[in-house]
Amino acid sequence: MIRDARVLRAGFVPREVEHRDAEVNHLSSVLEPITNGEPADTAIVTGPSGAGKTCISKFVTERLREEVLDVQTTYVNCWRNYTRFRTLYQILDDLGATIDIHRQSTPHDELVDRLQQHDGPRTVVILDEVDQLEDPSVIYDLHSLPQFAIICIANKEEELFGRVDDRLVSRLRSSEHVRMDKYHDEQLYDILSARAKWGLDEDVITDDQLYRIADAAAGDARLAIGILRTAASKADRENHERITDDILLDAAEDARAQIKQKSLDSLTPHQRVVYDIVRDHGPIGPSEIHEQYAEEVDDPRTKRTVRTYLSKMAQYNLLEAEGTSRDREYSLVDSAAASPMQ
Ligand SMILES: Nc1ncnc2c1ncn2[C@@H]1O[C@H](COP(=O)(O)OP(=O)(O)OP(=O)(O)O)[C@@H](O)[C@H]1O
Repeated sequence: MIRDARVLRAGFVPREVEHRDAEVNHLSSVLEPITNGEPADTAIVTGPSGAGKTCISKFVTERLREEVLDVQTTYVNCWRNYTRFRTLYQILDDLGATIDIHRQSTPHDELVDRLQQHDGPRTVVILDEVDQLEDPSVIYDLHSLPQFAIICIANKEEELFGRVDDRLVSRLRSSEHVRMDKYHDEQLYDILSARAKWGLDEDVITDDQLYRIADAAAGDARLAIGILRTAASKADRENHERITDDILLDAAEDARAQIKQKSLDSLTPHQRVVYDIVRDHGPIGPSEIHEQYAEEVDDPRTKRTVRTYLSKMAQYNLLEAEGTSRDREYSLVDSAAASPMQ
């Protein structure tokens, strides 16, 4: 049943991407100067979860590496590496320059110095989930080093700009901006169909079933591929020759639950405190959330930062917001209300 499980995994970058030619070309043109050994502008890539931001960024940098010998690329998930130290360390580690750096005692400036002294090939740094950095000055650190080109990935531009200081905002505003929207059902169908072709044996799933997955995923390619993967692995486990409609019905719910658990596991300790407050007391407004949060943690972040936590959790379908910005309240997402598989 499963021909190649890799193509059904969430982080897989396909040889061909579907329906994002304009975005691929735009991002490639921003990085183009690198092919001549010149510095490239910073690129900002935004869009909702599952719009293909990470996939397109990795696809473009991979292609660049195929075309040019003297280019290196590195990828940092800033949600996982949310401090300035961890992000800088991760980049240096990828460049093989972390020998003798002590995690406890090495100052930031020394890490930046190391990056500055890096005399390897020009390097494209993908900063994914960049709006999750506790201290966004790391963008500034990199921005000032011409041998590094940066791709900043975030859900929303405002969230990124709202947290960085004025000098960086003005630089980022003049950066190239690649915007991505949710996929339409037809586009999701094409993405799914390509994955099914490479990942599954023939006739394991029908076109009609693929359309139903696309419909249930509501524009989110991560969820769509997650449903396909969950359904295929269950059918395989249970020794079916094809994916049955019954399996498909359960797969949507299971895939949503898996993605939700992954997002919950990604929360930083402070974000988790905020999530638990909403879980226990929602619907609840941001001011009240901040009050309770400030009582529960030792070094509370600002109200603005907590608002970005709430917005991020809403983007990832962990929380939902109701009301206008003045009377907004947050509560947990009611999973049962998500668009069901028909
Ligand atoms: N245009 C596309 N063609 C083929 N596969 C795609 C395309 N867009 C997205 N995908 C696939 O969909 C999945 C989700 O995409 P991706 O991780 O890039 O989304 P994202 O916008 O970065 O989401 P998030 O903000 O949640 O990280 C990945 O498996 C990716 O390979």
